[in-house]
Amino acid sequence: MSEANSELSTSSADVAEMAEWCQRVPNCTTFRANTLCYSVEECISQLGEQFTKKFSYGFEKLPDIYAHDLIPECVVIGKISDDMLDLSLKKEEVIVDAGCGAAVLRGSNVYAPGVMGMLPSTKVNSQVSLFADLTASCLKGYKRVFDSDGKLFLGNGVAIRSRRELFNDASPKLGVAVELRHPVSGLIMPDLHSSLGVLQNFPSMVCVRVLDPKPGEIVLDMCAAPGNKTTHIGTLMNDEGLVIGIDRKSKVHLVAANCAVVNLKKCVRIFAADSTKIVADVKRQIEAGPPFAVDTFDKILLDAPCSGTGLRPMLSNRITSEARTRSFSHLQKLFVDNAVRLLKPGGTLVYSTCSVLCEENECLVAWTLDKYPEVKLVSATPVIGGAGLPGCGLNEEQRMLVQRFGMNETRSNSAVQSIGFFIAKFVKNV
Ligand SMILES: C[S@@+](CC[C@H](N)C(=O)[O-])C[C@H]1O[C@@H](n2cnc3c(N)ncnc32)[C@H](O)[C@@H]1O
Repeated sequence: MSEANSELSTSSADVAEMAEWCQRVPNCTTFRANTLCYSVEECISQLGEQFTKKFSYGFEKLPDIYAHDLIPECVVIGKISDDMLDLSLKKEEVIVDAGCGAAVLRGSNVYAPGVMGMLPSTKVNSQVSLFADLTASCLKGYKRVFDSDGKLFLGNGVAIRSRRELFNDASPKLGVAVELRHPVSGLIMPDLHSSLGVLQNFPSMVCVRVLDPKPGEIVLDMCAAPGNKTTHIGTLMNDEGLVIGIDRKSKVHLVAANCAVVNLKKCVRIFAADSTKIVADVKRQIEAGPPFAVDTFDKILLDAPCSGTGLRPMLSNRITSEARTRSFSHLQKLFVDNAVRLLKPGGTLVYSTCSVLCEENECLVAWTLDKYPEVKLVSATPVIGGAGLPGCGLNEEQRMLVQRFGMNETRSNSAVQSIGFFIAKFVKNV
C-alpha cells in the first residue's frame, strides 16, 4: 500500500453509524433456487406450500414470494404482516445467547445449543416468549425470570424440548428447542434440509453474477467453504467446465456436501490448501490440485475471510475490533497476490467481503491497483449496491465501479435490504 493509503481507515463517526445500521434486521429473506433441479416457478410454488403447512396454526395470508428482477434465481420472501403477529408477552420465557438471537430475528427456530435459560414451569408445547441476552450475563441453565437491561424481545414460539432435556440429561443438546411462530421481525425461513435451494444473502448472489461464470470455463474459488458461492458458480456453468474450490482441511467436506445436495456431479473439484500459497513455479495439471501454474484461470472468486462486520443483525459488538481488522487486511493482500498471478491474461478476478470497513474493501482495491499495474478495475455489473466510500483511496470514477451493500447505498436500485457486503471486479491485462 502507498504511504497515503496506509493511513486511510474508517472514521469513528462512520464506525458509529455502521454499528447502528448493523443492529437492524434485513427486510426480507432471500433463497437461491437450485436451478439444476427446479425451475424458479416450481421453487416459488413449493415454498408457498411449505409455508401454508407451517402456518397451519393461524396465519391468513402468506408473505410475498417472488423472483428478483435482476437476479432471477433469487427468490425473495417478504415479511409476515404485522397485524397477523401475536407479540403479547407469555408467562413462560426462554433466554438465548446473542448469536442465536440474531438468527431468530432472521426467522430461525431456536436450536438447543443457543438456549441459556428456561423456567422450570415450561412444558413441551408451552407457549413461550423469546429474549436474547445482549450482555452475555445469563448463565447456562438459568431458571428464574431474567432481569436485565440487555434483554431483547425476539418474538413468541412453542417449546419443543423440556428444561430437563436441555440442561439436565447427559444426551447431546442438538435440534430445535423452540419453534419460532411470531418473530418481531416478521421474517421467516424455509425448510433448510431440501434440494430446492439454499438460504443465501442477496449480495452473495450478486457477487457470483458479477463473476459471470460460463459453461466450459476454468474457475477458481479460493475461499470456498461452506460452498454457497461454489455451488452457484457450478450451477451457472450448468455443471460443465472446471471449478476448483479451495478451503481449509477442516471445512472442505462442507463444500462437497453442498455440491451433492444441489446435484453438481461433474465440474467441481475440491482441495484442502492454504490459498495464500497456491502458486507453483512450474507448469502442472490443474486437476491435480494446488499449487497451480501462473496464468491458469479464466475467472477467480476471492470471497475473502474478513471481519464479518456486515453480517446483521449484529447483537454483540464486533465492529470496533481494530486489531482483528488489521490482521484480516494483511491476509487479504496475500490472497490477492496469489489471485493476480494465477489469473490468465484477459481473465476476471472478483474480490468480495461481508465487511463494511473500508480497510478491507476500498483501501484493499486501491492497494491492489497500486501494487499490480497488470490489473485494472472494471464495473462490477450487474450494479445493484451503492458506490464505494469516498476518502478511502479510490477516485470518483473508481468508486462508481465497485459496489457496496449496507449504509451509503447511494445508487441502490434494489428493494432488498440485506447484509453489508463489498464487491470489486478486476481484469488482468492481455
Ligand atoms: C467468507 S468465507 C467463504 C464463504 C464461501 N465463499 C461461501 O460463499 O460459502 C471465507 C473462507 O475462507 C477460508 N479461509 C481462511 N483462510 C484460508 C486460507 N489460508 N486458505 C484457504 N481458505 C481460507 C475460511 O475457512 C472460510 O471458509
